[in-house]
Amino acid sequence: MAIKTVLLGLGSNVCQDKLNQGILLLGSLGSCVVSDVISGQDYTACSRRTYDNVCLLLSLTHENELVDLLDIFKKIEIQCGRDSRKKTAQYDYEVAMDIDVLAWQIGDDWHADGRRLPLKPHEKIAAKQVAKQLLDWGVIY
Ligand SMILES: Nc1ncnc2c1ncn2[C@@H]1O[C@H](COP(=O)(O)OP(=O)(O)OP(=O)(O)O)[C@@H](O)[C@H]1O
Ligand SMILES: Nc1nc2c(c(=O)[nH]1)N=C(CO)CN2
Repeated sequence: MAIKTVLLGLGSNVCQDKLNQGILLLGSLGSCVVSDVISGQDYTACSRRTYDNVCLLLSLTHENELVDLLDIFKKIEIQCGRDSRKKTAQYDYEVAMDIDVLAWQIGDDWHADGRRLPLKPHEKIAAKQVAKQLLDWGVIY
């Protein structure tokens, strides 16, 4: 089923430039609303890195299937410098760009990925800024 709007969680533990690059590339797919940047330590405590996170509500110019969107987002992660070989202790778990699809809209209905719920505290703060309605409706929590 074709998706017209997505709520995304973006994160980088390299630098804010990577985050901005990701936002620009995603913005070229449609029109978007971006939350404030929330910076914090790695909540898994695996790395000593600081993460910069945002939520982005993206209305797509062209509707797409979820599998195709996941593929597009994976390519953008790589364009931003993500290298899966660097998500190891040797590189202190470097992730240049991580794009998570938190919720998506098909027709008038919103859907969320149960595996990503409840939202992490930083995701909730950012999602509230761009998608308060989805939290109020209980689509995401
Ligand atoms: N809702 C979703 N959001 C993002 N990726 C998803 C989603 N559902 C399935 N996937 C797939 O899951 C994989 C996530 O890979 P990735 O390397 O980003 O995982 P991770 O960084 O280890 O996990 P996470 O981002 O949850 O911390 C990708 O292949 C992507 O296509
Ligand atoms: N603060 C913060 N910590 C994390 C994050 C993240 O996005 N923000 N993502 C992780 C793996 O995806 C692991 N830890």
